[in-house]
Amino acid sequence: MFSRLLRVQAIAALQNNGKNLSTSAQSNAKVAVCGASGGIGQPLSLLLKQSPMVTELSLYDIVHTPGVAADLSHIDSNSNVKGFAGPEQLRDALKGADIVIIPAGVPRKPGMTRDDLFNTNASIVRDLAQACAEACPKALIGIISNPVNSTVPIASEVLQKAGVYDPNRVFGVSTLDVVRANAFIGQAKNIDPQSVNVPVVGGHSGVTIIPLISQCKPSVSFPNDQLKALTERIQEAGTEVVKAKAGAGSATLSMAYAGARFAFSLLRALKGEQNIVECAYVRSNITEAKYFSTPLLLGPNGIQKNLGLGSLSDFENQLLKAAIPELKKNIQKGEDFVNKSK
Ligand SMILES: NC(=O)C1=CN([C@@H]2O[C@H](COP(=O)(O)OP(=O)(O)OC[C@H]3O[C@@H](n4cnc5c(N)ncnc54)[C@H](O)[C@@H]3O)[C@@H](O)[C@H]2O)C=CC1
Ligand SMILES: O=C([O-])CC(=O)C(=O)O
Repeated sequence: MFSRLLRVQAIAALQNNGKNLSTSAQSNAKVAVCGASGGIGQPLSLLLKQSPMVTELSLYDIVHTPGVAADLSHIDSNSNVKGFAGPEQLRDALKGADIVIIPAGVPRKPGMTRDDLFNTNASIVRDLAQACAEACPKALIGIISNPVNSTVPIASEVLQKAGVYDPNRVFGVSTLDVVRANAFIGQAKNIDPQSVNVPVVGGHSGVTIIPLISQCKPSVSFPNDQLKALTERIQEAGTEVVKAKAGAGSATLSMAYAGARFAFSLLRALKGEQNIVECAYVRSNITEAKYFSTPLLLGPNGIQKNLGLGSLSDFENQLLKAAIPELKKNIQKGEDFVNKSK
């Protein structure tokens, strides 16, 4: 009884991002997960299955989705779960989806960069984006597959070529960077991480990850050496997990949590809830990089307003300067992949 209460409270906290949950739930919302059998896909699907905001949960992967769907379908929450396996079932999986979350593709092993995943994951994301263009062109699409700095431009180019691209509807999911920054600052200052909110801007790899600690709420300050160490820890947090997992993959559980938080924010915005803000990596004219993560005000059609960078400290301006060339290179690589291959 007690553990059920704790579970319900934990789910409510996740759905709320620590804020009040609106009771005016949208009556129908279909969410599709592509890569649903994987290390991220399974716990992410579990969190989505528990949400009353999801009425239809469509699980797509090239393997194992019948089993994952059968398992999740025994949970007594009010959503239908269906599994779809293999490319011939992909369009059925996506048809009518309001939101598509994509954690498909290979993860890193120690010694690899996210860019080393490009050769395998680029074509996976390209093909999934093509299917979205055909089956659910109006869906809000959240891309988790790495390298996010390049996979978002890939998906965007594919949608553009298909004539259905809406830059307000395509997101690189960088929520894990925010979640980590909140966790590390909460730990460092001995405050509840749920009450911390740090915008993390830029991209999603190494130096392109720019935590704006000067804008942290509540306001926090650190001596310069600690600020540098904390920033670098946030930038290299994915590698910290890759090393600790020692060949067994990269972050899955924290990513599932972050992916669910992002999907719930999209769902809440879809049903008209106001003031929903998340950082995500999107088409942008805030900096010289064509895609860039900043805090976004979300609405029923995706990005309602890009809230921009705000004012940066000198230290953060230096981080920004270091990030832009790397981001531009990653973006160009993604665009070339779509435009130079037939
Ligand atoms: N954006 C972020 O913050 C993060 C991104 N990631 C990335 O997420 C991706 C997935 O990571 P994991 O779940 O740990 O990997 P995983 O290997 O455990 O799962 C990937 C799943 O994708 C499936 N898959 C492969 N090709 C597919 C296709 N064409 N269509 C549909 N599904 C397909 C596989 O069958 C597998 O079930 C990786 O690229 C990883 O780097 C991981 C952590 C954080
Ligand atoms: O580090 C990785 O390869 C996975 C990832 O993107 C993260 O954990 O931030």
